Amino acid sequence: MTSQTPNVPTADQIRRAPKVLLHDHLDGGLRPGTIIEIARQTGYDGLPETEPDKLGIWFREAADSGSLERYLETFAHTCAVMQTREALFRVAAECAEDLAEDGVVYAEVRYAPEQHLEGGLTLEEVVEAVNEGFREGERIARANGHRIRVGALLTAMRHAARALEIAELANRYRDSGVVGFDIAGAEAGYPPTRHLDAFEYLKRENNHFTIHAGEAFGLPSIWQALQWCGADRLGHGVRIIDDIEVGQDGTVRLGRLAAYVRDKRIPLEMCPTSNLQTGAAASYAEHPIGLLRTLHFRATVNTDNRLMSGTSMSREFEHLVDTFGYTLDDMQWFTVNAMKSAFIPFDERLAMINDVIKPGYAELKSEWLFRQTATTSGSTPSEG
Ligand SMILES: O=c1[nH]cnc2c1ncn2[C@H]1C[C@H](O)[C@@H](CO)O1
Ligand SMILES: [Zn+2]
Repeated sequence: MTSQTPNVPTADQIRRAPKVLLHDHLDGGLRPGTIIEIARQTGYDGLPETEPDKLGIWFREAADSGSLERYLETFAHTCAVMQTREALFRVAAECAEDLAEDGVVYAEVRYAPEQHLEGGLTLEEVVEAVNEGFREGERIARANGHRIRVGALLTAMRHAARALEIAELANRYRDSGVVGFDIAGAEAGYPPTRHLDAFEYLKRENNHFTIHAGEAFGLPSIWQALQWCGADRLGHGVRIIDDIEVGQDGTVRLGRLAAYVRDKRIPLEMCPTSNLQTGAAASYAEHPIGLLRTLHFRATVNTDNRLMSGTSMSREFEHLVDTFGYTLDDMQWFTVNAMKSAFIPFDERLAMINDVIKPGYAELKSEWLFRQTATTSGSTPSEG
């Protein structure tokens, strides 16, 4: 008898499993080597390290501060090298390639166009350079045997005052590579209701948006994002746990807001490693995703910032498999949840689930049946 539980994925299976990513920042996922090369080409001399391995470590350590505000300071360096058409194109293409290499089949990648204007580009030029980069990355991935589709989410920074303008931009490009809108940046002191005009505009246009909420600030932020602003999804949303009581005997009581989030199937874009770095969760074992999965919230697994967190979709799942003993069925559940919650049309989501995700997991789940047992050459079969 083999002893391994067939359904517990190996690291290699996790990487090969089809994955769906809804929350990934373009300016949080650059290759360290690319940052160094573009800095050299463009004359940016503010980098803290000039050797790729050391720079990667610097980002991870600097982001490991326990505070969202300090975590966000590290983006000054990535944004500094994303100010030309060529740089944006390259970073976007490499993003799509890296995700595809990691087994991601569908991704929504976000960035704030207003942070890429220092080299004289217009908002439209920024969006077009990134879109073209994603298309190039998809093409390269295909040539390397990987299929991926990438959509852009345009982010407005919550401390700034350009949300309506960015929402209009997202609406203008909705049939050209942009699938929705987001707001990000420091949460405490910048409630989403500051940008109500942008959200109301998008609702009038029947467009989609997500809001970073319930990461560094608690339930009021989630409540505002849903009930005042009308968010389709929550970026992080981990603090919804504050509205869930688990009794000593294991009985669970959901408060009104948590019940609403679960009943309405509001997608939670959870990013475990990022949450450990910003102090939103103490450890993987204590991360709310464990309980939320058990309670059947619409939880999804995401990277947030692959560079700052030294992570990938596969690594996030590896941590969850190690911590909670998740199986391929759990991975499929998170992946289908994510695909159901994407901002592309319903028929395309359904086709991705039925024609790509489910067959991919079925294939992986059957592998144990065909595992080769070691044969010793020269041995004779025992008679019996
Ligand atoms: O986890 C996050 N919370 C809030 N803001 C974030 C997070 N990760 C990245 N950002 C910010 C920094 C980036 O410059 C901006 C756009 O991608 O979004
Ligand atoms: Zn984020």
